[in-house]
Amino acid sequence: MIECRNIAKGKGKGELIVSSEPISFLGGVNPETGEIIDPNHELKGQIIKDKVLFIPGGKGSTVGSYVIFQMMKNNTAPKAIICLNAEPIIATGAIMSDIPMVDSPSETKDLVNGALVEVDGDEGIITIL
Ligand SMILES: C/C(=C\C(=O)O)CCOP(=O)(O)O
Repeated sequence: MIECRNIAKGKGKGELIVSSEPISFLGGVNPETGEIIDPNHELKGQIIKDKVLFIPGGKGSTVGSYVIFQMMKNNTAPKAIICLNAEPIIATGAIMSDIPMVDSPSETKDLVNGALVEVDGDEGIITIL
């Protein structure tokens, strides 16, 4: 069990997709498919739909919050989001899209690509399944 700060309520479970780089949702993610399209991003070509996304945080335009909302409407959003340090763009997007989100995990060594995890945004807990 990894303790975190809770940012957006709800529980979400899925396979982790991990990036050491922040993501700009506006221009960096295709909300129609959930694919990372930023040509300079380490996850370029990967799909974040139904994954648990673990990133340092967001970057870029505040419109990114609405891209996350559009992904929820399109059913292409991640099941949950974990950030090292939440910032307002992704936090707002997650809260208004009902995507569970936490930040400041107490440890990160087990948060590796492909791990199956559950994020509890109510209690601020990540469980490795
Ligand atoms: C609301 C904005 C643009 C739009 O309506 O498309 C401005 C967003 O400003 P950022 O500096 O990109 O956050």
